[in-house]
Amino acid sequence: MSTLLSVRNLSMRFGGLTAIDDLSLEVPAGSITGIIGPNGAGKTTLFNCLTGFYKPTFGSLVLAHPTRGDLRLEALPSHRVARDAQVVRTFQNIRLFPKMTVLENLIVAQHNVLQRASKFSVAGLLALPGYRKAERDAVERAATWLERLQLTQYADHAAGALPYGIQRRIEIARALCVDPVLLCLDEPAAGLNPRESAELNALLTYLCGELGIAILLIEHDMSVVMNVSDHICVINYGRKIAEGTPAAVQNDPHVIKAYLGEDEEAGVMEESTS
Ligand SMILES: Nc1ncnc2c1ncn2[C@@H]1O[C@H](COP(=O)(O)OP(=O)(O)OP(=O)(O)O)[C@@H](O)[C@H]1O
Repeated sequence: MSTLLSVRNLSMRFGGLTAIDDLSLEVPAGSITGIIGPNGAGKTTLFNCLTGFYKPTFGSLVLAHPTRGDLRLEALPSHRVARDAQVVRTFQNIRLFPKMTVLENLIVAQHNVLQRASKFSVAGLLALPGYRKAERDAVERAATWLERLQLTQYADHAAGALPYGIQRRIEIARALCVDPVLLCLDEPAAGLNPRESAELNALLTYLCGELGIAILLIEHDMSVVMNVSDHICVINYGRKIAEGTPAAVQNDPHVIKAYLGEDEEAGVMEESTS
């Protein structure tokens, strides 16, 4: 499988603290790559570097974009990471606009396209034909993703009033409206009950398996990450300590030590995956 993203010798320092320490990893196209590690390991910092929220202290992030060639993500401002590189993310804490409807949340996500259609002029205010077409397309795209993610019934509901599991799904639908080449999900299972986690597994498998969208997944819920990931990279103190298939990493002594400390028996992580 070809490489979609190459993280090369990435470091991110905050004053005296090294959150990411010479990290290199590859994300294959058309697959789900899990990123796991104990609290404070540097997982979200990796996403922040990838999506332009942080400028790395050192290193590069190269995306092999299917039509635009190699893009250096660390050199792009965050709005261009989403718009040009089509690398989009969700956040650990849900960041929907709670008072807007679900449909409106998905339309707002397409503001880049709508802004371009307005030609940054009064074309939008005057509702000129080009802008009206872009608006119709945005609504259609939103409706398509709502249907695919079985959210159509919630389209006119205020997003903030919906159950947590539905809100997480809406966040993913919103990210999908940008047609991601790489979808970065930061703890999408946080706060979900076991049934909702199982539904999330099915959704991620569908997005990657059926639609071919590459996914980078930060997740503490082992029942999700071990079941859906093709490949897992484990980091601790900003360094990669193991990588491989789910079966390989959950039996890796470095991983068990990082999660459980020196004296614990191997195999405990397996229990949480059943
Ligand atoms: N903007 C920042 N300024 C200072 N320190 C930061 C900043 N962002 C992250 N850190 C520090 O970098 C380290 C890694 O944090 P990060 O949030 O990436 O960990 P994580 O693996 O995502 O943890 P968790 O699983 O708890 O979400 C932590 O020590 C954190 O306090």
